[in-house]
Amino acid sequence: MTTTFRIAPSILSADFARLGEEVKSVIDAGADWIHFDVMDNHYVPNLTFGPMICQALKPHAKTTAGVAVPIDVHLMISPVDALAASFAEAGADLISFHPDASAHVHRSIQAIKSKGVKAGLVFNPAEPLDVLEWTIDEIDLILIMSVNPGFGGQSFIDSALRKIEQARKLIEASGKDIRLEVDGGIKVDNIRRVADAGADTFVAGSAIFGKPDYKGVIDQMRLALG
Ligand SMILES: O=C(CO)[C@H](O)[C@H](O)COP(=O)(O)O
Repeated sequence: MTTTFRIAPSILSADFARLGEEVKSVIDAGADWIHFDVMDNHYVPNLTFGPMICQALKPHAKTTAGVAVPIDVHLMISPVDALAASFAEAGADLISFHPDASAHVHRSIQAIKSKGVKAGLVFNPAEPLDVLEWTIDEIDLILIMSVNPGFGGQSFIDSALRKIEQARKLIEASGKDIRLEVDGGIKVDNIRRVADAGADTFVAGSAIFGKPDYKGVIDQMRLALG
């Protein structure tokens, strides 16, 4: 496997009063993707932001050279389909959702892809990967949660490592180009273990936005990844 690692800072831990500047700063610091956590106070016990904020941030999601940086939307909402369509129209490049939040998982994937947006499925810490048996040929990304969704700043749940290994085997068996993303409690001192288990894309919120020097943290993460 040749791996191009991606680091996706979660703006859940950014300063919400200065979101545009925060997106710009973290891109200048070397972010590959911007991770956008959408919570509805129904699927998860917290409330964040919707498609209008995504649309407002879209012009900020580019490098100083003008290269667009993908907006990676993680929907922690139920139902899925109406807001997924709105996020696609608001400029999302990838949209992932939780299978247990959608009445018709295959239909939700198709609806996202029909908008020209990449689609992903998200798995909570206590959920098996079974649904991938029926969907892996349709998706572009698998997101393994290494915390229970809803809040930043939680500790990495070690059992996620075994699930990452399982997901990597399924991806290899599929022969498809599918990103394997991990979200929750990712830090400089554990990112290598997560990569060794098979992940190639790393969401980090508090580890980056909790420090004054975003570039310092992202550089250390890349160094750890080798
Ligand atoms: O999806 C999330 C929570 O539901 C966050 O993206 C995730 O927890 C990242 O935050 P941190 O790196 O601080 O753990």
